[in-house]
Amino acid sequence: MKAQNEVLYYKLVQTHLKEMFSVIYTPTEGDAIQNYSRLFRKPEGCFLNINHQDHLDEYLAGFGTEEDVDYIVVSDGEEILGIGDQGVGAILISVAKLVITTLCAGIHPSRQLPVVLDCGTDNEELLNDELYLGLRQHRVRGEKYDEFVDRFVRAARKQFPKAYIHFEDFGLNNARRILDRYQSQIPCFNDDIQGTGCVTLAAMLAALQVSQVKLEDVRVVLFGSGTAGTGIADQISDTIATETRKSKDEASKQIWCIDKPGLLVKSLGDKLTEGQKSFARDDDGWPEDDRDLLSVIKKVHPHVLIGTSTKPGAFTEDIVRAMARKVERPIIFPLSNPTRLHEAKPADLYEWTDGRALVATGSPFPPVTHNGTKYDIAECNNSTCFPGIGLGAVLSQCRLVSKKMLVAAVEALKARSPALKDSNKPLLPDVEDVREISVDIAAAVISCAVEEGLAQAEGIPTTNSELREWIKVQMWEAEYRPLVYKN
Ligand SMILES: NC(=O)c1ccc[n+]([C@@H]2O[C@H](COP(=O)([O-])OP(=O)(O)OC[C@H]3O[C@@H](n4cnc5c(N)ncnc54)[C@H](O)[C@@H]3O)[C@@H](O)[C@H]2O)c1
Ligand SMILES: O=C(O)C[C@H](O)C(=O)O
Ligand SMILES: [Mn+2]
Repeated sequence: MKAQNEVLYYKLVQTHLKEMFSVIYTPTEGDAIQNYSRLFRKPEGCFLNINHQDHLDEYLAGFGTEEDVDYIVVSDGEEILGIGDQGVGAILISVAKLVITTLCAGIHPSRQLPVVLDCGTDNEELLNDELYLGLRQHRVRGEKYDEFVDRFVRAARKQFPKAYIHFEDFGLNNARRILDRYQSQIPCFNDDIQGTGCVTLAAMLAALQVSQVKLEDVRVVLFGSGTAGTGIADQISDTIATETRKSKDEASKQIWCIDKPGLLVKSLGDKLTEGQKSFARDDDGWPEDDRDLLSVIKKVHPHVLIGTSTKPGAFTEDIVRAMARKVERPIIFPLSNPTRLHEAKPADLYEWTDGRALVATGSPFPPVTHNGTKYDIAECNNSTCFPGIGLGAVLSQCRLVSKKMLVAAVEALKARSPALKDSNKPLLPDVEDVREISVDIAAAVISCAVEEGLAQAEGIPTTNSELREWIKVQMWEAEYRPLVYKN
């Protein structure tokens, strides 16, 4: 339907958003990506090949001229959701994220560009599949890879000077490096680092308000400290530092990061990634036997436990009960997608905590009934915030996306938490309300961009109500336009 009648497709999905969200996005997109080459019918989006680096301008020129593109999503397919290297199938993550920007934030469907950077794949199954559509070679790494990404960014900016670039599902060793390299040069955003950080922080701040734990006291255990995990840790520690006037170093001490080797400690040295380094703890007091998740929980008594590990069932009954013994309202977010990789199931979390847990999950889950009370489960997925942030960036034509703009987005999202009004309600708003929330987020982001001197668009209104109206009239709606306009 999307290929044949775009307006009808968006109208259908918009009208049945809650029912269809999990079909067009997480978790179903994961299956579509894994089977991309076998389900292939028509190409959609822009495929760029690392062996044809000299032709990027030419290829991109096929997608429009300088006024034509507002929003680019690009992936190299190395770390799709929690299902690893999917090679060129990654085009479908770029497509799905863009569908969400249209549905949830009214980005014009013809003014966006999904891109996959085909650098080969290390997925042996794909390499041995004669139907695989991507480059049949192992991933290119090192200088040639960096040059490819750089040439792509430069070519995209040249061809589409106004486009905002959203990076998605790059591998652990590249995601943060690429963001660090470009965030001070162009308007760009890494969804797994920044989008996940924003939505998780908004959910956590709402949960802290419900449980009446102060930011300066909160203790967070993070299980799975990769791209998303360290992105979350960064946002949390930045916020603690700003709000409580602690140093960033002190704030980081309120977060205990765990990964495959257990609790991250300084003696891991070069084995720590750049993103992990500032969270590694002194080895003193942490003998090797005490670095597993259960031991850390028993020692730290965290208020918050977040999972971005791709390890299904990692939050076992023992672990959750140990946590619930020490805090009144355990805040537990199993965030690994797709659904089958979640660190725990919401029903178990309510069961093991006698209904005291404050839960949010990465993929959608049905409501849970515990002791006669029905709980809707908040979906803590970056889809709640990246569309609004992108809308704000596109409309303000910001030169860069600053930390403050992201903080503004978090505040706007948190303010919409249903749990702030009724603690039995979910920590984050429902997907049904996402368009309104995107307007809130975009307004906050645009106001902040203006304040920071980063907005380049003309005519941005100064009052909030006018700003909201200005945003709304620019959002695309799924409706048939007349072929001929008559006066
Ligand atoms: N809900 C959301 O909005 C959202 C956003 C981004 C990522 N995610 C999910 O988070 C997960 C991780 O994504 P990522 O992009 O950070 O991947 P990543 O590969 O960068 O990070 C995963 C980390 O988990 C660690 N890990 C793996 N097995 C582990 C184990 N048994 N014990 C402890 N640590 C372990 C890895 O070493 C790695 O550091 C994925 O399932 C992804 O779908 C969710
Ligand atoms: O794509 C999603 O559903 C969220 C996130 O970006 C992920 O990688 O899991
Ligand atoms: Mn992602």
